[in-house]
Amino acid sequence: MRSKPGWRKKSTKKNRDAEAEKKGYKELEKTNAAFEAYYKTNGQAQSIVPEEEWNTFLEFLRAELPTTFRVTGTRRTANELNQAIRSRYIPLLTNIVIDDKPVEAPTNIPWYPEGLGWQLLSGKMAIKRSKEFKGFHRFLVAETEVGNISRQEAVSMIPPLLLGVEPHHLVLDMCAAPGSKTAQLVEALHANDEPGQIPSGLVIANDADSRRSYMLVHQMRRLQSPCLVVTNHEAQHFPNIQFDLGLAPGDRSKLQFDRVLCDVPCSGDGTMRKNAPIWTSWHMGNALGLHTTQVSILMRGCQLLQVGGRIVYSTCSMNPIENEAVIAEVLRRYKGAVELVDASAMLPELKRRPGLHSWKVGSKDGRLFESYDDVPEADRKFIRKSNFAPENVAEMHLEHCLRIYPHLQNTGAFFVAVLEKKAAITAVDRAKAGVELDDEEAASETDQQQLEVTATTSDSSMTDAQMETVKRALSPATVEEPDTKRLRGDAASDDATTPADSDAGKPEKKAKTGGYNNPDGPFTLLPGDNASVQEICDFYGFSEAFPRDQLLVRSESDQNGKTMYFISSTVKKLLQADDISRFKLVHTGVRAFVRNEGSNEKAFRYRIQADGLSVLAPFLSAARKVNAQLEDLRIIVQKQNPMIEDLTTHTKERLDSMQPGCSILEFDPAPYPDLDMFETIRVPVWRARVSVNLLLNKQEKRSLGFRIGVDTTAAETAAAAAVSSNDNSEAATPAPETQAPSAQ
Ligand SMILES: C[S@@+](CC[C@H](N)C(=O)[O-])C[C@H]1O[C@@H](n2cnc3c(N)ncnc32)[C@H](O)[C@@H]1O
Repeated sequence: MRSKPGWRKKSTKKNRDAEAEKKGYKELEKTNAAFEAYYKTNGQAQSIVPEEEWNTFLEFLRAELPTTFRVTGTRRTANELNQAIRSRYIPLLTNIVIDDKPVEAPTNIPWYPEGLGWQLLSGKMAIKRSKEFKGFHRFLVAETEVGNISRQEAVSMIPPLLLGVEPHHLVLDMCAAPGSKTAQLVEALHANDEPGQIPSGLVIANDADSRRSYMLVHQMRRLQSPCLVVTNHEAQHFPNIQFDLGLAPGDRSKLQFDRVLCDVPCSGDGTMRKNAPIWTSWHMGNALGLHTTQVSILMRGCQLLQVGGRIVYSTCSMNPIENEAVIAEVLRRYKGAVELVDASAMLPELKRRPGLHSWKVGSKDGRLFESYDDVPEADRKFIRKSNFAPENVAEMHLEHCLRIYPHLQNTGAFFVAVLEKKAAITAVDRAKAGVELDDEEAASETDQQQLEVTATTSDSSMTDAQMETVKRALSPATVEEPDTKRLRGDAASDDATTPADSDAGKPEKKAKTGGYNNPDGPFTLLPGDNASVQEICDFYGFSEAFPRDQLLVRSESDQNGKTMYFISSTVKKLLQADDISRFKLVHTGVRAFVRNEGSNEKAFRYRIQADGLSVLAPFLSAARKVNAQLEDLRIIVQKQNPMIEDLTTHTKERLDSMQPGCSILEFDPAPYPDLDMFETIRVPVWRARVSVNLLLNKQEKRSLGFRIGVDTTAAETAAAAAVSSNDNSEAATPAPETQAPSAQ
C-alpha cells in the first residue's frame, strides 16, 4: 500500500502532468488490458462483480477518490471536535453554489460509528473556488497537524473497527506502518479513559521496514499513549516473549494477544483511484509473489493469538490470490482451529460483497488456470497449489469475507476477513491449556511453522533526507522542541533554553549489548526512588497516586535522564521480561519530562513536555498550576515571550509567586460557549524571570490559536527572526520542524 498525499499536496493539472511524465505514464491512460481480462465478468476469469456492474465499477475506479477523515482522540475529546465541525463549519458549507452548481457539504461516512468519520464529496475544486471550503481546509490542516483529525482512506478504517479492541486487550499490529490503523487501535484502547486512568492493555505496532517504523513512531506521537510499543521484525518471524502478567505467582506465560491485525503487504490494486501508476504497472506476478508471505504472516498471527482471540486479515487488493486463497490456505493448515467469523452484523451500513468460492489463477503472461493440475511444470516456480481454492472450500465459509468495491459507496477497493481462534494450534497454546507437552514440544521455542518466503515488499516511500529528518525529530533530545529559545528581556540570565541537539545528524548507532535490541540505544527503566524523579515529583507536587516507577530513559549511562518517558504498567512488565532483548524495540513511552541543560540555578531543570501532559495532569497538585483566562491564552499564543506583567491580574500574581521553571496554564472554556470547547485546556509554559513562553511547537500553537480565535502567523515570523539573528548561540538552536508524513 502506498502512502497517501497529505492535505497540503497541491494536485494541479500541471503538477499531475509533470508527475505523470516523470513516472512515464499519462494520467488519462487508466486502462490495463491484463487487469481487465483477469477481473472482468466474461465467464473467463474472476467475475468479481456482476457483468451489468462492470462498467460502473470501472468508472468509479478511474474517478477521483473523495477526501475522507476521522476525528480522533478519546471519545470525549473527539466528540468535542466533532461538535465544532457540525455547529461551526457545516452550516457555512451548506448551500454553496459554484458556477451555478450546488456543492455538497461534508457528510458523515454512514457506516463509521458515532458520526466521527467524514467525507468530502465535493472534490478539490470546491477548496480552490470557495472561501468557506478554503477555511474548512485550513481548519483540517491545523487539526491534522496536532493529531485531532486523521486523514485516512475510508476503506482503510474498516479492519480496526472489525477487530473490536477493548481497553484491556493485548493487541498486535503485525504490519503497522505508516500507522493509520495503529492509531485507531490505540484510540480504541483509550476510548473510555477517565482522568488518571491508564488502560491495562497495550498495542505492539510492528513493521519489517525500519524506515517505516520510524514514520509510524512519528505519527503515533500525537496520540500520547503510554501503552504503545513499536517493534521492527518480519511479522512471520515475530518472536515469542515470556511475559509475566503477574496474574499468579510464577506465571510466566508466553506473550499472546487478544487481538491481532494482519494488514499485509499487497499488490494494492484496490488503491488505483489514488495511485494511478498501478494502472500501468499491474500484472499477475505481483499477487503471485506476495501470496506466500501473506500466508506466513497470517499463520504467525494465528499462532500469537490467544485461543478465543480475534484476528483481522486485510489487503487493499482485489486479487483472490492475495485474499481468499490466503485465508483458505491458513484455514486448511489449522484444520478447524481457526474459523471465519460472520461479520454481516458488524458495521451494518457498510455495503459489501461476499468472499469468492472459486477463482482462476493467472500466469505472468496472462494464461488462466482452473486448477493446479493444469499448471505446466515450468510455471510451478511461480504458481503454487495454495493459490487455488482447496477441495473443501465449501466448508470454509469464504462468503464471510468482505469485499468492498469502489462503486458500492464511492471508496477504494478492500478485502477484509475476520477470524477467531477456536482451539490450540501451538505448543504455547497447549501449555497454556494445561496439556502436558512432550520433550520435543516443550523444547520448541518458536513453534513457528516455517513457510518458504518468496517475497516481501517494503514499499518504503521515504527518501533518505526525509528519513533523517524524522529520525532527528524523534531523537530523545529533540522531538519538535517548543520555542524555549528567546525569552524577551531575560534571555541572557534565565535558562529556558533548549540545548543544541547533540545527537542530530550522527550516524545510526549499532545495537548495544545488554540493553534492548534497539539501534538508538537501550531503554532503561528508572527506579521509583530515583533522585531526579523525586525532585520532579516534589517540584510539581505530584500526588502519591502518580506511578513514579513507570519512567524510562533512552540511555544506559545517564540514570538522571535528559528525557524521561512515561509508560503504562503493562508496558513496564513487558520491558522487564527476561527475554525482551529478542525484541527489536524501536520506541515506547510518552515524553514526560525534559531536562534543560542551562546554567541558571534558580530555574528548576525539568520541564513537563506537552506530549505527556494529558497523562500527567490528573496527578498534578496546584503547586505549578495557574488558572488562566482566555485573554492570557490569547496573549501567550500570539506573542513571542510576553511579559508576565501583561497578563491578567490573577495569572500575573500566580506566576509572580512561583520560582522560575515550567508551569501549567489551565483554561476552563465553560464560560465561552462560542468556542465549542468542552474540555479544560492545559499547556506548559516556561516561567522565566519577567516573561513567559509557551512550550508548544509551531503546529500545536497554530492549532490552539485556531481554537481560541488567534492568528499565530505574526508570532511565527517573530520566532523565526529571533532564531536567525542568534544563529550561533546555543539558545537559538532552531526547533526541528518535521513534515508529518501523510497518513494512509
Ligand atoms: C499495507 S502496508 C500497512 C499499512 C498500515 N497497516 C496502515 O494502515 O497504515 C504493509 C506494511 O507491511 C510492511 N511489511 C512488508 N513485509 C513485511 C513483513 N514481512 N513483516 C512485517 N511487515 C512487513 C511494509 O513495510 C508496509 O509498511
